Amino acid sequence: MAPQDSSKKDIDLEEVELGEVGKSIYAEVPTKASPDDTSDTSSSTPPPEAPLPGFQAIFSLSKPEWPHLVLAFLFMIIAEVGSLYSPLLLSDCYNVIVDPTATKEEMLDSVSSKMGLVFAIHWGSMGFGMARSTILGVAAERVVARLRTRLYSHLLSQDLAWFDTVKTGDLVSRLGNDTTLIQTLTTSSMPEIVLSLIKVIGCISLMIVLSPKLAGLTFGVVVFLLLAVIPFGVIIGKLAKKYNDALAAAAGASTESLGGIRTVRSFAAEQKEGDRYMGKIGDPRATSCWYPTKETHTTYLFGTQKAIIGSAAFFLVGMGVAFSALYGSLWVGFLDVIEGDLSLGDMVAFQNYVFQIVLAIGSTGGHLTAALTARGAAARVFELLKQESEVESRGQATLATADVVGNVEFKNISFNYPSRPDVKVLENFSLSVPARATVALVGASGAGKSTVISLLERFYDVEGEGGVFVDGRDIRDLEPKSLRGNIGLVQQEPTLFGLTIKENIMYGVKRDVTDEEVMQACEQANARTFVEAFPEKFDTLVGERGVKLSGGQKQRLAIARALLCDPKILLLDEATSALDAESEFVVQQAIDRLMQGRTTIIVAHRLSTVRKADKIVVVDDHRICDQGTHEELYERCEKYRDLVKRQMGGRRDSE
Ligand SMILES: Nc1ncnc2c1ncn2[C@@H]1O[C@H](COP(=O)(O)OP(=O)(O)OP(=O)(O)O)[C@@H](O)[C@H]1O
Repeated sequence: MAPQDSSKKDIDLEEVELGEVGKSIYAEVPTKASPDDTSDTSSSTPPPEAPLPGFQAIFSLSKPEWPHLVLAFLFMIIAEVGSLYSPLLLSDCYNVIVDPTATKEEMLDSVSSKMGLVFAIHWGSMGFGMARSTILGVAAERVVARLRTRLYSHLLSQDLAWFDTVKTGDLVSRLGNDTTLIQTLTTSSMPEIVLSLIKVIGCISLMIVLSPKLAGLTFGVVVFLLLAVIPFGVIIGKLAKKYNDALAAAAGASTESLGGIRTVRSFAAEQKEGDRYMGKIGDPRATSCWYPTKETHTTYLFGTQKAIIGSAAFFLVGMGVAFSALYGSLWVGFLDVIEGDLSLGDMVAFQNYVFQIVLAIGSTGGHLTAALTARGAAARVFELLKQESEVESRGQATLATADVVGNVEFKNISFNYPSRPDVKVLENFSLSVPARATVALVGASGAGKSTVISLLERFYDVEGEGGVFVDGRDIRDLEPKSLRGNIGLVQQEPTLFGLTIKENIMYGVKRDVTDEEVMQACEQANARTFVEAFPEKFDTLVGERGVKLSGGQKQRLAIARALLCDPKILLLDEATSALDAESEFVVQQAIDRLMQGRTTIIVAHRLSTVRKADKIVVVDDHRICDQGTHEELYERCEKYRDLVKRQMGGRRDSE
């Protein structure tokens, strides 16, 4: 089963109304490009706006935490009942003090007992409030950890064609920033908004009991305020999405340049990269300007400024109206007390409730902005979760290792990369590789040799009539993981991870392996001597992408890894010029051992490799232009002769 399916088990995306959001990423794929076009296609075409998902989609993520949420809600209600009850006790205190019939002892007794209760309620409410925040915090942490893990495994299961069109930094930003914003929503923004709502409803109910006339007046103002919140909220939500998109684009630029820091340094391009980053986030020197100018007119700054101005206006207007309601009701309240329609204590309690409403609405503005920002972030996260893979989910049949013989056949293949649909890479390409034979692919740079390897790995699927077959089975019918489990790939620049040497060698090996086997694989890959020369031997950390090792050392570890996997089919993308003569010799020895008894397809750059192949295939102009042995081709194929002379040293095999 495809990995994507398993992730679907955990999240019921059907419940999540996302509309067409998933399509927007593919919408970035340009339709025309020349083979030499190396422009930054992923960022040049702005994606169409994804519709924002409902809050319901975000809360569907929190479903497993419902016991915690119920408990937190209960604590919230208990704390709230306490803070609503206290003004009534204060009201009693005022009323007894101004009661002309009450004795001094009665006043003291009443005030002491009521105030004692007020203190107890206050601290009790604080305790419950704290418990609520803690429970929600832990629940939100778990929700977000789940979301991140799901998002990450969903990303890992996407097609390579999709990765060709997106930026790593953008994805990293979504994994980090956007999920954190969603966490803020569940931990603080939403609970605070719910709390404010409960408070407003509770206060208004008690105010109606105390003075219906005054309550009607205040209620009118509150409704007006709430209506004003809605359009503000919509605008702020849209701005927040734009802001986060820009932030992700900036993350894309920075990840790229930090990942390629050696290249940046060697070209002394620090300033250029700094400017590129600034182009995405806007010039910080312009941030002091409060209004949008030409310089600040980038999505990031402009979006931020608008959001800041919007929030400030919302806060000021909201608080202005709210305090007018407070003073207005105070005024009318005094008149009612003078007329004898309202007791002083009730008026004080009433004012307390108005004050609580004002504070609640005031703080709601900030929380609403945060909630809408989170909704923008959620739109981006759900957009990714909705993204479907085609290659990775197509093909169910298993290729049992014990049954694999190793015959490979490419039949009448025409292929272009999805990210460049108009550029033909292979056309009517047919090639047969018998089991345990070695075939070398040679041809000019960009001829399509590595593409042949990618197709056999099902990194991309061939569409149409032609196909790739392993032991007569169309690989599109095979489950990708099961197919790849039988294929070993050693790339031109093997990727090592920031793990130990041993962990890197065992990477991708599905069975249990003993230390002895690891050492043996290293021995055969000519890697044991250099590994054992390190003080920590097999436990040596190789650094990010194997930065602490030389090119030849990395190659040999990759060969040891392939030896341990013991695949029936081997794909080699031969290193071009990265290795010196000494390294080349030891690597070549290791490769020769690795190739023994396996079907091997090599993208060959060296004459020595080519000569050992059972068949040499010359790829030119999207197709096979000739095939045969070295002698045959040298004799009859001009393209091959040129290749041998120009790319492989210009000498004949015998020389
Ligand atoms: N992921 C990709 N997306 C779009 N186009 C691609 C992609 N990978 C390769 N191409 C294009 O496909 C063509 C064939 O590339 P390929 O890497 O197969 O050539 P090659 O013969 O292996 O070249 P080299 O010997 O230089 O490695 C080139 O024009 C290249 O620009």
